[in-house]
Amino acid sequence: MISVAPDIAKITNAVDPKDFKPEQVALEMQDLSLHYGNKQALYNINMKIPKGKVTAFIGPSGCGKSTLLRCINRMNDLVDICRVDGAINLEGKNIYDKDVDVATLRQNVGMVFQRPNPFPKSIYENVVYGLRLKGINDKRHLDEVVESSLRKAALWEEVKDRLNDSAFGLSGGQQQRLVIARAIAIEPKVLLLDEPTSALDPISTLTIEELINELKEAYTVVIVTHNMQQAARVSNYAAFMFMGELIEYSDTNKLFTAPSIKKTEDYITGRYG
Ligand SMILES: Nc1ncnc2c1ncn2[C@@H]1O[C@H](COP(=O)(O)OP(=O)(O)OP(=O)(O)O)[C@@H](O)[C@H]1O
Repeated sequence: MISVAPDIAKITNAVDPKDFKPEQVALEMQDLSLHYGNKQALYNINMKIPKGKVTAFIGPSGCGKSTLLRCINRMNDLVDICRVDGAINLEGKNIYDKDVDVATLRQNVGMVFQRPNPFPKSIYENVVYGLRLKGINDKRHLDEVVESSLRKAALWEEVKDRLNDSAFGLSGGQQQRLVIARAIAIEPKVLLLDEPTSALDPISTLTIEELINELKEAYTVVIVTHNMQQAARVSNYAAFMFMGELIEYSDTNKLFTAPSIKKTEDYITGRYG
């Protein structure tokens, strides 16, 4: 349980999300609603996600965290019964506009899932997968990308002598870092992490959390997590969702130590969820 005792509240200078300047915003959701068939899963979400920070979506099971995350790279397009209303602006362009190429969008908005999903290929080929899809095959360039991506994913030292071995020979935590390396190899603007450590042991979880902290230097990171301690450790901003609505969104320290809304306080003090 996360205490909300005022004596642990740290002084914060973080900007309130409603005061973000346009140049601080990576993406903005405007009146975003989503239905699965007749069932509404998201209700009029309005929020600005800051550039170069980690933003966490938290809330009880079924509140719509993953659905909202999947809207950001249009993964929900794969669900036939899904209908999205409203807009998500990425650098001023609504990603739901008819002329948006979804493959290009997903290059700009990478995603990492709960279970590591390396491809049945070598470590090297996993990292360069997205580049090869783009027709990039220059060996020297690929070698450079492999090294820099694996370094950024804090995996290089562990795998540099076995790049041609199967990715399946890596541990779960290493596989998840490899998947992150694969995602960042194509230099996305935004990285979506859907409960990236829930299948990992505590040590691997810690390594990934440290990595998330470093990734935000170069990327905008949005993470869904069930684990409030994790949200408190890794995120700069946190959004509490409940039954498809965005209840409260503020800098993480404020959300966990001085929430403005009773429902948020009830959740973070473990009264439900
Ligand atoms: N493909 C789908 N088809 C129909 N309903 C769906 C689908 N995916 C999610 N839902 C419903 O939408 C609602 C939100 O689900 P979502 O997975 O986004 O919640 P969540 O907060 O991420 O939950 P959890 O923490 O358990 O993963 C739930 O009622 C869920 O049953």
